[in-house]
Amino acid sequence: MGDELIQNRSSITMPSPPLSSHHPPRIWRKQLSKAIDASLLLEEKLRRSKESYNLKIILIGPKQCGKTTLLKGLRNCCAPKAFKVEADVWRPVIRLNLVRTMNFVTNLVLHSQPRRTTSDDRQSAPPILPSGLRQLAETVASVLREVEETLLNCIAPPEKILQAGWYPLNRVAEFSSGHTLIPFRREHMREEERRADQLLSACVHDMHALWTADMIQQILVEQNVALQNQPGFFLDDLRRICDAGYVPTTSKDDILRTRVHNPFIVCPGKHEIERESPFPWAFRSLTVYEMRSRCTISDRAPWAQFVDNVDCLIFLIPISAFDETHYENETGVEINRLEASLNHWRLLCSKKLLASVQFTVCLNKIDIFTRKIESGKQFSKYVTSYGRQPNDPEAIIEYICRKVQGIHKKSSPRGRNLHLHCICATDPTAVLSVMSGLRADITAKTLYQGHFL
Ligand SMILES: Nc1nc2c(ncn2[C@@H]2O[C@H](COP(=O)(O)OP(=O)(O)OP(=O)(O)O)[C@@H](O)[C@H]2O)c(=O)[nH]1
Repeated sequence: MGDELIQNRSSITMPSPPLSSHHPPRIWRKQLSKAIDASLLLEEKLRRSKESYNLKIILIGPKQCGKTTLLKGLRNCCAPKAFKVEADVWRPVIRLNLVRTMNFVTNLVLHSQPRRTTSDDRQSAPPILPSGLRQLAETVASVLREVEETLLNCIAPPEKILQAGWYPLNRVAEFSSGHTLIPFRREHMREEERRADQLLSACVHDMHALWTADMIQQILVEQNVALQNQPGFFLDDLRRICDAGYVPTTSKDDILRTRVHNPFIVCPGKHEIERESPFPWAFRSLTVYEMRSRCTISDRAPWAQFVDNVDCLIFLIPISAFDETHYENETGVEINRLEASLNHWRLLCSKKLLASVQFTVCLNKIDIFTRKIESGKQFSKYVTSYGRQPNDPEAIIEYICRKVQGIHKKSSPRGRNLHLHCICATDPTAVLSVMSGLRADITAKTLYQGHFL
């Protein structure tokens, strides 16, 4: 389309001026005016057709809702070769996630205070850790502390590493490698990775024995810790990941499941993705602006200018967080995370600045949500407006979808389409459904603007 327009442009010829410039004939002035109009129109079409090939997306949602994961999925989908090349760089990150979870386990079992069984509470109280298991936990802990330090050095320069707390007792501590998504890497760090390889190979059997011990699982249940639902959980794959020859592949979901906290030094984070292969999406490249919920879209924000040109906004709601609360920055009030997401959704819908932007909502972490409900968690205990409706994943999802659609209809300044997806962002195919919605949007928009891509 762009090349065609350029050719058309060269076919527009300006009429030659009449011989006497004092009295230009009316006919020549008309021709000149027509030629200038045609040229301006083509220039404008050319400019817009170039723009329409660069799809601009805002990716927004609260902490840990899956923004980075979806972004990785988009990169894997649009630029698979580049994504594959960097797979190697994710190895220390994946291993660090695994080691941190294991360190959390050893810390928990060594420092929790199991009660002695009595005749009254024999069923519920965990027994005291046998000395063999304690010794195993201590050995694993001492080796893994060194592995952790080594792997952290592979990922980012020490001054960049931000530790978000040191082993809290109810969740695995997060780490951050600064703003960059791709972990920093220096050649001599390969040495450090080799050292980590050796240490992991030496203690993989002990780690496996500890993780699969019935008593360890019992303690986790007693402490109400569901590690499988926490970010960066790899303990079920520990033999595969600790293997010396382990290379993360894009066919497995390891890279999507990694967790590196993004501290958002710059908000929004801007990511450019060049499409590699000709697949049927009507755009050449993607620009993704990644934002936290607390980066509010205000009409006076310094970056409001690019919102003007944005095609789509993807809002992520971590549906699995229905039983979690957080403190709101502005009010300091403790609020349910699902409710907070819906409040933020209402705010986004009502923004005049975003009135012509197409909206997509992804109810993410559907796998964790389903596990929680199927394990007996009562949704209505946390979202009281759900009342006495069935505690069934499908019924609840339908209820949330209705809420999202209702808010959109009521709060939007004018009518617009809404795409709603229930996804598990760590599933490599999840991104395809989101992309097909984006494709419909962009096609509609370009047709509307007369680009006829
Ligand atoms: N099980 C499961 N885990 C998910 C899903 N989506 C994301 N995660 C995991 O949740 C963790 C957090 O996801 P991120 O993509 O880092 O979330 P984020 O919104 O970028 O988080 P911030 O950096 O806090 O803004 C990662 O370990 C992901 O692998 C999902 O659908 N299911």
